[in-house]
Amino acid sequence: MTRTMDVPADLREASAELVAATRALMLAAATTTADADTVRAARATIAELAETLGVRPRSRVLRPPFDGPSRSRDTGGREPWALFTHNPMGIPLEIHFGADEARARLVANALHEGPPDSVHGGFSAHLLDCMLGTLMQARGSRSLTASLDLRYLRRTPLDEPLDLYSRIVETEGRKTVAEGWIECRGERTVEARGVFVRVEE
Ligand SMILES: CCCCCCCCCCCC(=O)SCCNC(=O)CCNC(=O)[C@H](O)C(C)(C)COP(=O)(O)OP(=O)(O)OC[C@H]1O[C@@H](n2cnc3c(N)ncnc32)[C@H](O)[C@@H]1OP(=O)(O)O
Repeated sequence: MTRTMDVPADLREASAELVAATRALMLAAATTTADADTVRAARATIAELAETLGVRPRSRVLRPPFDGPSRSRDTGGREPWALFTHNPMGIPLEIHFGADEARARLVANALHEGPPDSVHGGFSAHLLDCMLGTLMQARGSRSLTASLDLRYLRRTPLDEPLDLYSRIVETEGRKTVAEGWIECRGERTVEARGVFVRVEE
């Protein structure tokens, strides 16, 4: 495992910018209306870049410090915690923490589509697991998701602001129950309830 703090700040910053540009590329590649020659030329350029960047790869992506979310929580919500800065597969979220709750805002795009014009249910689950799990982390708890129950109440639209929330319900021994939901225009579209179990390491 390579932690973000193990690499120089300049490389860390360059890596985050590259990952953001890669996400933009993913969307452009998936939605382009360019002609076939342009698309093939882009493919060749991308293959070349993958070869350049792929020399001596790390086995894992850069891992942010465990206490990042709790340091963000200590600012009382002023400084959000940015998720998946170094991993283009994750949906990037900027999470604002209160003591026992968290919120984030996101506009899902064409890459996240499941039903037409709507967010894929698996991506909603990903988002809510992140909202609940990172809240656990922000409270300093090394916990894993033991269960995550979801209720898909209505479709979650693409290209519109979505508000994501999570909060702690109760803790008993090693077990914490947390809940979260996604709202669009003030209406809940998905609800989640998760059980998190604290682990040693
Ligand atoms: C490295 C960290 C860094 C953490 C860094 C943070 C990383 C971000 C993580 C984001 C969230 C994820 O994606 S996590 C990834 C997805 N989740 C996983 O991979 C977890 C895989 N499952 C496991 O490793 C295990 O099953 C655990 C840790 C969840 C539980 O195993 P265990 O440690 O043996 O504990 P166990 O005795 O079974 O259970 C402890 C207590 O919890 C209760 N319990 C267990 N499961 C449930 C459940 N679904 N619903 C209700 N209660 C449950 C038990 O009854 C018991 O209660 P009692 O008898 O004490 O009353």
